[in-house]
Amino acid sequence: MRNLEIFDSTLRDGAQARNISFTVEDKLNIVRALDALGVRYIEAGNPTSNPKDLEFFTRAALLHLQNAELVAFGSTRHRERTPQDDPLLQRLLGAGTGTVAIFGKSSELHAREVLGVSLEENLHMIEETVRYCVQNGKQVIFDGEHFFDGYKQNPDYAMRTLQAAASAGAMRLVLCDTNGGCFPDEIAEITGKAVARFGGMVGIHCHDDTGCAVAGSLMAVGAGAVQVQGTFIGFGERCGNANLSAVIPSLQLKRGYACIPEGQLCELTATARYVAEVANIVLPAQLPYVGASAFAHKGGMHIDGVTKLRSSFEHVDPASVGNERDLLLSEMSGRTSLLHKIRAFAPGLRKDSAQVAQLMDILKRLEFEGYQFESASASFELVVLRHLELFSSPYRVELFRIVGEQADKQESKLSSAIVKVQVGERSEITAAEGQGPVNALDKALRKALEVFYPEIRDIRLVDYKVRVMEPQRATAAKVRVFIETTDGAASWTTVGVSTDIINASFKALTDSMDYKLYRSAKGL
Ligand SMILES: CC(=O)SCCNC(=O)CCNC(=O)[C@H](O)C(C)(C)COP(=O)(O)OP(=O)(O)OC[C@H]1O[C@@H](n2cnc3c(N)ncnc32)[C@H](O)[C@@H]1OP(=O)(O)O
Ligand SMILES: CC(=O)C(=O)O
Repeated sequence: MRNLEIFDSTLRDGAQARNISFTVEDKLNIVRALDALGVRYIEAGNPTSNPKDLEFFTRAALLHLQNAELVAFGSTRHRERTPQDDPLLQRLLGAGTGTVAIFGKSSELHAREVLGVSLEENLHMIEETVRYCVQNGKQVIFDGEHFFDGYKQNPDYAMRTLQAAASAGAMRLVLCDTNGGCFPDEIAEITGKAVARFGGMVGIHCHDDTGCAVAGSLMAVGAGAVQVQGTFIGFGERCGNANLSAVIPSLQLKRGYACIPEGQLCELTATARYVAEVANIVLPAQLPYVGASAFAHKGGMHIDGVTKLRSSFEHVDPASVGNERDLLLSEMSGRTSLLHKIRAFAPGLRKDSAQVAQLMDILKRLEFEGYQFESASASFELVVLRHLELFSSPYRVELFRIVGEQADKQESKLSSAIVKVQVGERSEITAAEGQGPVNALDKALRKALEVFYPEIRDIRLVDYKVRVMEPQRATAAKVRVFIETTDGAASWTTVGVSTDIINASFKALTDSMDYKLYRSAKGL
């Protein structure tokens, strides 16, 4: 396997993404996670930018990293200063990392129009800054900002900017597609030119403005780049950076590059989920390799195929990246999907049995009515168990009634609910108040059921979601309610559908109680 350097900039370029703001503690946690995964370089911030990043580097110096090296990021010296009297550069060196990333302009246009310097002065800025850092004991990674656009305008000048950094002692020359507008074939061709001139010093840094950042990075590696820069789950300035959680497995599993230690690849998904959690974002389900849907199969024919032969619908083994297969049940399912889902609690059924065909019909009808069982597996299980007569609700709700909200009383906002439950010959009528009608109904139902089933006391609602379907029908639209419940040991989700939100909630609530009773009858 050939070695390839992975350079993660989640904490620097990633922090330039909209709605991302890391605390020092967040940064330390992400550094620990990326180090454990085996990333080579972690560009952890810009100490010239803000006191938080400065504090981070002070605290990060105490970390005992096993695999990664921290990198501080900053620019070439200001045009009117020498490196020695440039306060930003002094702060960069003061961050105490062994390696610094220096970005400088590789584009004639940018040198002239953005920096406002002559082309020669820009080369001096690059060379003097890199040399100064090297003389101060730093290993320097030079980021040629706008290299590809600059190369397209003036190839000779773009190459001279790299030469200036190389002559001054930079150890890597990173070609940046800063605006993210280059296509992968252009990246491959231009990277090849830089590699022909500078050999194994070349790295790649792609942005995703055309949705090609990962593709561009892979092409650059094919053309000889030895370092790939990106962010771990792809967020970064504007549309983001090359997503390393896709780059790493692609190169490691399909091209034979050692990006992280081999035994660590199975930690990829857990690391991506952890980074998302610390960054306070929802990990997009459709992210390649690590997303919740990366190996989720929905089409009935796909499910049939993948359960016969993994490679028929999976390009790699989900376990190789620490993810897992998920088979989704819907109106697009076939009998194979259904059998797979129910085999744990309804074994013994075969693909050709009549009950399976009946269940398929029930499932498709319910989905047509608006039910969705993909994320409400407890309700789905109850549908199956009831149809197979393996479970029936031991109680009956004779009536429930919500007593109006007190719209004018801001302080209480209370609703009341009355519920009458019948168990065998006995019935129980209870009332309860709550913060809104669903809360009141939940409390009243529980109070009634607890008289007969004390285990109901163990459960509590942890999430309640409403989705309005057919919104064009305004108040006549159907609503789908999801309720997540826990008893401390397990949690489950149920669903209810109706044109009336109270009714939909009631169905989801009673399913939630039924599922608890089913679990306790089974000793779970
Ligand atoms: C492609 C990239 O992602 S590069 C990194 C981008 N990231 C960031 O900008 C986040 C961190 N930045 C910051 O915190 C601030 O911009 C600071 C503290 C670095 C500088 O702040 P200020 O001094 O107020 O300058 P401001 O941000 O308004 O403008 C940038 C200055 O840097 C200069 N500059 C931009 N690129 C470079 C470069 N490669 N080398 C030297 N100077 C540069 C500009 O010419 C401008 O200087 P001027 O005001 O004398 O014309
Ligand atoms: C350095 C950098 O982040 C860029 O050019 O995009």
